[in-house]
Amino acid sequence: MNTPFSDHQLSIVQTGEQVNRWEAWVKDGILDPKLRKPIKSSWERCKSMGVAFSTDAAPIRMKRAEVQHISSFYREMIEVALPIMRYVQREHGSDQAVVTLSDHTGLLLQVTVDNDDLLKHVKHRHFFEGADWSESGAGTNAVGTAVIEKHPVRVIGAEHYCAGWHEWACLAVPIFEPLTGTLLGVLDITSRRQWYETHNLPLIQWAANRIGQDLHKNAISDAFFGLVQELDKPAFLLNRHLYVTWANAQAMAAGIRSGEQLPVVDGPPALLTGQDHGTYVQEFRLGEGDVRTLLKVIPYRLWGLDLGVLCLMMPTSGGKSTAKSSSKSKAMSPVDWTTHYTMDSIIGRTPVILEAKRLAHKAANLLAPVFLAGESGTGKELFAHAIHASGPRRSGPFVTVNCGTLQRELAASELFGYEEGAFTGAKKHGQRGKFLLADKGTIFLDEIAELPIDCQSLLLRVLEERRVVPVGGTRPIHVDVRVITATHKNLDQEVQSGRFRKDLFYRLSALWIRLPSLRERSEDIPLLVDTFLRQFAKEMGRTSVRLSPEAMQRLTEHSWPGNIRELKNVLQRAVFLCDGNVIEPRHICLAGPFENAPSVDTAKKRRSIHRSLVEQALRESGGNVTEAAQTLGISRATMYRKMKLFNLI
Ligand SMILES: Nc1ncnc2c1ncn2[C@@H]1O[C@H](COP(=O)(O)OP(=O)(O)OP(=O)(O)O)[C@@H](O)[C@H]1O
Repeated sequence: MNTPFSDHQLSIVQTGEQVNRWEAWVKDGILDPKLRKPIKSSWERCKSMGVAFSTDAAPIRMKRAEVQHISSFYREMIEVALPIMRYVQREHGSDQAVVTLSDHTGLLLQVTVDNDDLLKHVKHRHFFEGADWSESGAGTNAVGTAVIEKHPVRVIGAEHYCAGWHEWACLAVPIFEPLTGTLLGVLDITSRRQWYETHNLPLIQWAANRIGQDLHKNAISDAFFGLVQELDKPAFLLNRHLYVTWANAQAMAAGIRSGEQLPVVDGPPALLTGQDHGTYVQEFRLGEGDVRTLLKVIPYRLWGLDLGVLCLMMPTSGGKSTAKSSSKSKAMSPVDWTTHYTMDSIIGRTPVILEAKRLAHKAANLLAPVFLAGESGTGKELFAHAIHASGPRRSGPFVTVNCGTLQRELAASELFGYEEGAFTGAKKHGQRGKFLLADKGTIFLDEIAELPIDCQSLLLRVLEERRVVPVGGTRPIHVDVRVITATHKNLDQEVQSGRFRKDLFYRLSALWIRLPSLRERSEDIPLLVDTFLRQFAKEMGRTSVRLSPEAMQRLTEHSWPGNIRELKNVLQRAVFLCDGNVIEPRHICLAGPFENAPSVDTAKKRRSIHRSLVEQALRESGGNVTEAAQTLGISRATMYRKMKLFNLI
């Protein structure tokens, strides 16, 4: 098999030989020909960068808190990666490994570790968020070297350039954006040198791919999908090599094929030369003949990286349009203007949720804007529906807008509408914006922190004057709308950093309600479980399903970063997996539906490697537990736990 390590003799872990090679390099500058190629090249690079051999702690590039707040890319990446990292940790089956995520430069963004002993040791080496594990910061190491090599890298013991990491072994796999192959970050597993055999390349490779794909999926759906649905046009995404990587139903009906290269008729299309927003005439071959069409091009630019272009096919005036007319988009359907939930839909008996409910009841009868703050999945949208449904406007429309999916250029026209001819591609008679659609009812502006800054001043004016002026128009139109906003972000901080207008913040947050996380109200878990289980059992045609006490314990011990949404998903899957009436811990998948996960066989194999390592250490120490624990670099208590686990005592 052609693995990235095919040139690597695993017996290289013979430390003596490794150390000799390292010393020859350090003292005499001699590169042993037996050194693996990536290590050799990396040592040469480190030398030219002047990295010190004696380094024993990586430089700190950023404070821990800064890392999580620095950019939305990091936040999104961490949110996507964290459950996958936890899954890797569990599948790895030992508490002797640290799993890390770093960005495309080797800056550590997230570290997961289950063992306090180990945590203490890695912290000592600055193996924590904000530390710089690039080659220039920490010499040859799997993270930094994978950033350069752009393929999986394993570094064991004295293959590390700096003496400080000679006790350690690490395996890192790059995370790529799947459309363009752009390097987004690196996933790594690190443990003491003795445990290197437990590092499972297929598992880490699967996890890194999964992170890349999930990031891509989120980006597509968040940045484009909502917009494209609402525009009701054929739309497709092209990578830099003209391959169609995604197409909506209208585009497919017009002959665009996902996965195929766009058959351009006349030379390189303007859309690849012009990376800016714009509308270009483009000719390409679709079905029976050549088609000339207007393409509106929006760069696919995420996290500061240029990844490709989104193309919207516009009807040409007078000429043949390739766009097939389709029914009104789902978002415009009146069905979506009604509320789906009431106050009774809000489940919970703990004081924190009862207080939030009490405030929501009070706010329902007032006209002032309501601001809902809370982590993702805590029920902000549910509360918004319930506030509308309990107030005097309940028979009026309820219109939801996710500000995170608004395209900056189109945000104002989406919210406030536009007049005929306001911009190229505008509908003949203009369009009413969401505010006018919500007249006499409620508008729910979700993810308000994402509202483009230039739209914030327009919104402030609408709130103050209760009138909207559509884009391209001059005549103000009176609107009578109740505004509810929500965000999972710290809006205070957004104001301080200048991303959100202070005056708008004050205007929106007169009646603010904080929704508690599920962690703060874990006593509600049994009640929520009971309700959701009944719901899912009914949906899946089952009589009754309940949780075993052990399964319930797993749920109450979990920290629920995804809050109630996560709990619902976990229970839905548990009902699906469980064939009988009792859900056991094995039916509870807290890491999510990672169906491509490595098989049980792999887990068994790793367990047997662990067992043999423990046995070997005990044999070599003549049964001396303290000595065996030292050899493995673990504490005596951990050693006893492992001996018990493997029936060795
Ligand atoms: N108190 C609750 N009782 C019953 N169901 C709830 C409760 N809170 C949330 N849910 C359910 O959890 C899921 C997530 O809720 P919702 O979409 O309202 O969260 P959110 O805070 O708006 O999330 P996000 O910030 O990610 O948009 C929904 O299915 C909702 O019905």
